[in-house]
Amino acid sequence: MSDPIELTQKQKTCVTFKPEGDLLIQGIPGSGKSTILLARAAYLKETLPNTSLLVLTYSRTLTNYVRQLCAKTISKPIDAKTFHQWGQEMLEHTDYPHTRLIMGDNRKSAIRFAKNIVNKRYDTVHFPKIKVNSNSKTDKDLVQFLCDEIEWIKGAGISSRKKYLEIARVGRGTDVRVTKLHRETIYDILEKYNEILSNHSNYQGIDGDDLAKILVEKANQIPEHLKPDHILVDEAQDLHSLQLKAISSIAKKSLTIGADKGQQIFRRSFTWKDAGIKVLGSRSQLLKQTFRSTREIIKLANDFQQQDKKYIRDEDYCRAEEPKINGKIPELILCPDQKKEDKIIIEHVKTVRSTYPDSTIGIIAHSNKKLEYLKKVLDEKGFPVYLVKEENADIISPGVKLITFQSSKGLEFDHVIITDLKKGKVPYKAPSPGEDEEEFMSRERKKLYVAMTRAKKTLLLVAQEEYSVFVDELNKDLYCLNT
Ligand SMILES: Nc1ncnc2c1ncn2[C@@H]1O[C@H](COP(=O)(O)OP(=O)(O)OP(=O)(O)O)[C@@H](O)[C@H]1O
Repeated sequence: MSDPIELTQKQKTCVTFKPEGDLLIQGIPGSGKSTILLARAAYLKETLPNTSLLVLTYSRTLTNYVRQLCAKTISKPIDAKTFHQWGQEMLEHTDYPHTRLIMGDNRKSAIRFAKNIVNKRYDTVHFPKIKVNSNSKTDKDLVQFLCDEIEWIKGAGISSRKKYLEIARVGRGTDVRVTKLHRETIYDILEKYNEILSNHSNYQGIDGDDLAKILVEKANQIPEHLKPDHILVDEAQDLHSLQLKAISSIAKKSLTIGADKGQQIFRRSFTWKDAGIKVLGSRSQLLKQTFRSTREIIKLANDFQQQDKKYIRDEDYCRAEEPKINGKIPELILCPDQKKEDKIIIEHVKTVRSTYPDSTIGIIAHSNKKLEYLKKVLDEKGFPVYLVKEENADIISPGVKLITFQSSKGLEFDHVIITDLKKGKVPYKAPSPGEDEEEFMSRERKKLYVAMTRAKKTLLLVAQEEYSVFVDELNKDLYCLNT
């Protein structure tokens, strides 16, 4: 186990806060939210010996990371799971007939199937007109739109046709015009899709978005001894409001939530109140001091965050205080092509590994495909590298770790290399049909902000022609440019 950290007074207050009801800990990147959650879990285990507790996160990578941090920093084993894994386990103890989760491509094909049935069999069908992205077929775009719309409907807890016909579609874009007649058809498809989930042999199961709703409805059937006394949720901004409600309805005594809306990179829009989280007065704590990154890294990240006008208008917006620890100014390298980018990455990894052999190097890229490519390039040079997405990948030991922007959230590395600052990669090509443009760009900026704030000591940004529009948004006075 590593030496314990000397927590600040404010952090200690969060750790020892009375374990009854809700506690919301919001804080900028590196302010110690995960550290506090684990210290609180250890504190509760120690002071309340017969208590049961559980740490929940949204992603498998983060759950894996939390488990490794537990083993490194605290003496008591703590149970950590993803929301979906835990929700499925809970559901098995209710009378709900299916627990197989239908997600990703399976879900998309079930929705396409529902759309085709409605289109063939219903007398009146009105599909909204979708602006077609280049290189993509209209049907593919329509299905993507329907998938997003159904996720939005379920995430917002809309459970009747009447409510859907009347509600303002907040957070959905205006590029797809959705009239009342379109909404009737979309709701027909939603009903057909739900029917398919309940009785079609290929798709029988539970939609990931319904899991939370059903957990809330069936919470009283879950045996008391299986309900944790205390639940602690890390990176809670990644969850839907209904998922938080479900967690809240199952935790017997307390719910502790760590979150930062500045790192909200999935499509979520809710207030804590919407999610049923009651946090007035001292039940809501805000941490503005970062312990992870150097002053130079935070200055660049803070300045870049200012470009996200949508987020800085948000009531939860919080600007990081500049840390006292100084370090190297971040570096930006412009590359004409992939070959040059490979060379830069290889040289940088070589230098860092020989100067700081015991450090972690995180290489962040847009897609898993790109990570596989980088792994091959670095493997050929004889550098041992690890893909963080792999089950049980060692995230915290020294070495070179490859990770996507999305999965890097919650993690940290001594040295970070950000790649894919290229048009069509970061930001991604275009919003999905029906997605709000400003919200899309806000999320894409947050992705880069999250990646930058993973770095503890040094940050290297690698841009490739045609450069990402974000390159121009980085303040030239706050990085050093190389070609
Ligand atoms: N009081 C402290 N003194 C020194 N180091 C600290 C303190 N609190 C946290 N740290 C360190 O700061 C780093 C960031 O902490 P942590 O990962 O808990 O932050 P976080 O708020 O969860 O970050 P993020 O939201 O970016 O994932 C860790 O290396 C942690 O050990």
